[in-house]
Parts: sequence; structure tokens; C-alpha cells
Amino acid sequence: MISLKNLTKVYGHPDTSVTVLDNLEIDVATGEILAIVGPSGAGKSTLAQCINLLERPTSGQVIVNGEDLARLSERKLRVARRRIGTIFQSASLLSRRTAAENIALPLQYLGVTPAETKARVAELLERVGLSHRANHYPFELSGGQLQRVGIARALALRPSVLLSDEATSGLDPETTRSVVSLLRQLRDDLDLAVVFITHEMDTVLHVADSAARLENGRITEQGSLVDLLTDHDSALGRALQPRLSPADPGAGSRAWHVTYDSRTVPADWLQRVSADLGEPVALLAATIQSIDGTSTGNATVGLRAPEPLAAAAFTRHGLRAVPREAAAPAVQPAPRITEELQWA
Ligand SMILES: Nc1ncnc2c1ncn2[C@@H]1O[C@H](COP(=O)(O)OP(=O)(O)OP(=O)(O)O)[C@@H](O)[C@H]1O
Repeated sequence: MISLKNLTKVYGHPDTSVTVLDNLEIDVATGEILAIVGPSGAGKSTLAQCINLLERPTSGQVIVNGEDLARLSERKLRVARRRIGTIFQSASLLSRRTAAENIALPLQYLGVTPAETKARVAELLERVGLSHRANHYPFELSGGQLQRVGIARALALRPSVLLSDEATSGLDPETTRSVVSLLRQLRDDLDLAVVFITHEMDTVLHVADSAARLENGRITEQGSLVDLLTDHDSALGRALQPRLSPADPGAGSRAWHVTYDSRTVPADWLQRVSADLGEPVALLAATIQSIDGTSTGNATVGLRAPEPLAAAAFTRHGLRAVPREAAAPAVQPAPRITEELQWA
């Protein structure tokens, strides 16, 4: 488990100081993957550096397994830092060393015996599915394979926290999915708390259990993905939703934006609402996400019933619904067009 308490980072001198991180409160439980998202300049890199203590926070705590690492002396910090493994965007491997030798580095620095190192490296290579590439050099590996070596190296010292700093940025979608599914597998097998920092909203849906939005150095929103995706008022939830292009509801009908999750709403909700109101409900657009066994739905439907009757029927069936003109724009900008659009 990792907890950030009142974490603040200020750069510069008192007269020219910039507060880059402002009193952050973040908890990531063992077995949880928290995605931290935010636009360029929000403070994501600074947060990553404060989490793995490459930068000392100006104030506040970084508590890993009950100990505040931010207060440790340099000597103690060197040891404590092993509890946090970091994977970076570019994997940052040494080009003149093989995959196995790169993974062995942290163990060698620590003085682990060659026999133990060999066994541990073999185990790690197997975990990341690269036993057959042990003796390949970085230039002989694909982007996904490089990142897998980076992950194995980050796990070499058996950390309890894994910090991923834009680790999938720049990978193609298929490779991103395979790296993300490896991270989820490792989280399960090794009971890791994972902090996944990214600017890629579509990756968050595949990797995370929960998400936090960092903006101007502050956490403006955080919650479980299921809660965020079904909350009409959540800007982060909206930014996480896949793009929808609803059809026109037709003359005399009103379009409603509806969200729900399968914990409280049965899959045949459309028929139920239709039977309740005694009129057909037209499905104009819909998307369903499955997150840890819970499905969250986001749909636009059209119906003729007067607003109070329709609203009451949706509520009776456990759906959260708002007339489309009152909802956030149903057509979301496609992820990855530009960050400015994503956060508009
Ligand atoms: N050493 C520093 N001294 C002063 N200001 C800094 C320093 N490092 C970062 N900043 C400022 O802190 C803010 C946050 O920067 P940071 O790199 O953490 O953002 P980011 O969210 O990672 O951005 P990006 O996604 O573009 O990498 C920026 O305004 C940046 O100019």
C-alpha cells in the first residue's frame, strides 16, 4: 500500500516559487491499480519523481507499508526505495547489455550472488514471457518486449509498489494491451499496489481499478472507474467514456443520456423501461465497459413520454438519466486527438 499525505512540491526560491503539487492526498491499496491522468503540465512527472523519491517533496508524506519515506536520510532512503519499482516510457535499458543483464543490474548493485541473480533473472524473464529473449540486446527487441524487460527489472528487488510513468505512451494499441494485461497479471500474482501515470485516457479503461485527475498540481477528482463512468457530473468519467455518435431521436421524441452499472441494473433494462412506460424506447447509441466483472453502460435513448414520467421510470429501474441537452456533450472527442480536446 502507498499513501501520499498532504504531498506538496514547490520549485524555485521564495520570491519566484511555483507550487507544482499542492497538498495531494492519494491512497493506493495493495492489489489496486490507480491511474493518474491529467493534461500536459499538470504535474504528473513531478508526482512520479516524488513517489519514487528521486525528488524530495517540499512537505507531506510518502508512506509505503506504514513508513514515511519522505523523512528518511539518504542512506536509509537508498534501502527503502527498493520497495518502489519504476517503469518508464522508454524502458531505459542499457544498450550494451542483454535483456538478462539489464534485469540483473539492480541485483548486482545490491551484491546478490551470481547464482542467486541468475535464478532470479530467469524467474523474472519467465514472468514477463521473455525467457526466449534472455540473450538479446535492446536493439533486437520490439517496443513491447523492451517494456517487458523494463517491468522485469523494476520487479527485481521485489517491490510492493509499482510506479508506471507513461510506460505505454508511444506503444501501438495492441502492444499497449499486452503490456497492460501483463501489469494486471503481475498485480494479482505479486500483490502490488500500482500507480499508473498516463495521459492516454483509453488505456485507463483497460488497466485501472480507479482513477484520479491531476490538474494544476491538484487532484480534482478521484474514484473507482465504475463510479466515475456512471456519474453524469464527473468530467473525468466523461473523458473516460468512448466516443458516441447518437442517432437523431426523431420528431416528437426526446433524447436521454443514461448510465448504469450491472450491480443494480439488469441487462434487459431497455425492455423493462419500455414496458413500464408503455411505449418503445429507441436505442440511439450505447457502449458497455466491463470492469472487474461489473458492466457499466452509457447509452442515449429516445422516447416520447413527458419528462417527469420518463425520469421517474428511469429512476424506478435504477438508471441515472438526464435529458440529453442537460447532459455533457454526448459526442466525446476521440482520445489521442490532442490533449486539449480531451480535456475541453
Ligand atoms: N525543476 C523544475 N523547476 C521549476 N518548475 C518545474 C520544474 N519541473 C517541472 N516544473 C513545472 O511544473 C509543472 C508540472 O510539470 P510536470 O513535468 O510535472 O508536468 P506533466 O504533467 O508531467 O507534463 P507532461 O505531460 O507535459 O510531461 C510545469 O509547469 C513545469 O514547468
